[in-house]
Amino acid sequence: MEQRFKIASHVMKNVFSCGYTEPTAIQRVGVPILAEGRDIAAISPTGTGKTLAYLLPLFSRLESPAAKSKIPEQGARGLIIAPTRELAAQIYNETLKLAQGRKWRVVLFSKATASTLKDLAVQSKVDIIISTPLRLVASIQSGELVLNNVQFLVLDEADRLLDTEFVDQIEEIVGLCTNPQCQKAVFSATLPAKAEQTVLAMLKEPIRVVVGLKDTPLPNIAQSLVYVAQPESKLPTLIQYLTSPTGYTPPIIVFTSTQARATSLLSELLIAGVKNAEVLHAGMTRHERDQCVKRMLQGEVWVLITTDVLARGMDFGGVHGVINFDWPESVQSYVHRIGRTGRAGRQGTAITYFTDEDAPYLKSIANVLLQSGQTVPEWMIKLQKPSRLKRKQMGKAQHQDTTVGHKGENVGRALAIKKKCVTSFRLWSR
Ligand SMILES: Nc1ncnc2c1ncn2[C@@H]1O[C@H](COP(=O)(O)OP(=O)(O)OP(=O)(O)O)[C@@H](O)[C@H]1O
Repeated sequence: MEQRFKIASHVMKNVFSCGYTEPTAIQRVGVPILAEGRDIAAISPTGTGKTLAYLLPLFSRLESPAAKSKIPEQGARGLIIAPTRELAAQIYNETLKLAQGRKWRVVLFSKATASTLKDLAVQSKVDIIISTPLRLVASIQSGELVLNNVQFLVLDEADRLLDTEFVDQIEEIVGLCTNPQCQKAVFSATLPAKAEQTVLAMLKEPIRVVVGLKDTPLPNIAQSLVYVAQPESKLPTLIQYLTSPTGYTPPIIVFTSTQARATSLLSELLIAGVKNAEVLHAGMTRHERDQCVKRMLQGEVWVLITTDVLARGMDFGGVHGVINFDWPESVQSYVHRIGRTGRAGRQGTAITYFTDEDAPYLKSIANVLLQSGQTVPEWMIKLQKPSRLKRKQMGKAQHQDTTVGHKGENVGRALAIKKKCVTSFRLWSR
């Protein structure tokens, strides 16, 4: 590997220190393609090691830290874009693990680091920048950041980056990477046909790689669809699951459709006596989000309630199960949500609640189960495929802000705990 793909020995040493002895399928195929200098569009299931598949060739391409170069560079040489802060931070940590032992300068782009990098001399000593699109474009537009020296550009979770929310920023970023030698790599576990067309148009003579079946979870995730009839029945079903004497194996992640529903669900679970439950969504402060991810990584959180903000890329290691409390917005969202479990060859379970309102979209997800080798009841297979219009409406059912079926306040973690204390007191004093 070291000689064939020109990966520095200290980087390989760091790879072995991580405990990786054999490359995964996407690493086996992706690393040689990128090491040959080719652009790549790679699709490989969740949890199969795509991060390392682009990080190794990135280090190989940069050869040695910019600080060692005699010719001053004009801006950072490596750039990785990810859709969420949490994912960018996780990629940053993985990059730091490989960088150990040499003076690589790796920057997680934020308000603070953006300010330090205003100075081109400082910017030019940076090897790799990892950022979300919005943060990066803000600095580019204010003339504080240049991308014309980027030699290796990665778009992680490419199809999400091409959603309407980000596509303009991504086109701007790609357009500003004007170095003719700039190599581009796009990775995702899902890439719908339209996004794939857009992606391929951004790359130069790309090689397209698909590991396994497109948009299909790995068979080591045991998937099930659970009928709960009415939206109000979801909460008792979940509480029963989390408090049953047979128990569940923590940690698990519970996905809801909105921030308000996530906080409301936390409140209800705390009241029901579910231990070590927490919430994470984009409406929380950066500090709160960082602290929650930290506690999750340390194994202190048993039930993490969240929204699609954590559906992509997050690697919490031993997550045993995922519960889709609310129906996902698309097949891709389903695949990424359940992909938070069953990572790196481990086993996992994924349970998806569905109500009568979700029934029209059942067939789309039932097909995913079938494709990944799961057993699906005969009647689900016979259901009609939803129309394109219907598929667009998937997961957009008008949910109440709360998870108990009536309108209530939007509670944060602190308020949820307070509410729990008051309720426990009331029960105690009865
Ligand atoms: N060669 C390897 N051997 C063993 N474990 C590995 C190897 N490469 C990566 N891993 C581990 O596999 C897990 C998943 O890796 P990674 O997060 O890169 O997956 P991914 O394919 O990017 O997933 P997603 O699509 O969800 O973003 C991580 O915990 C990582 O440490």
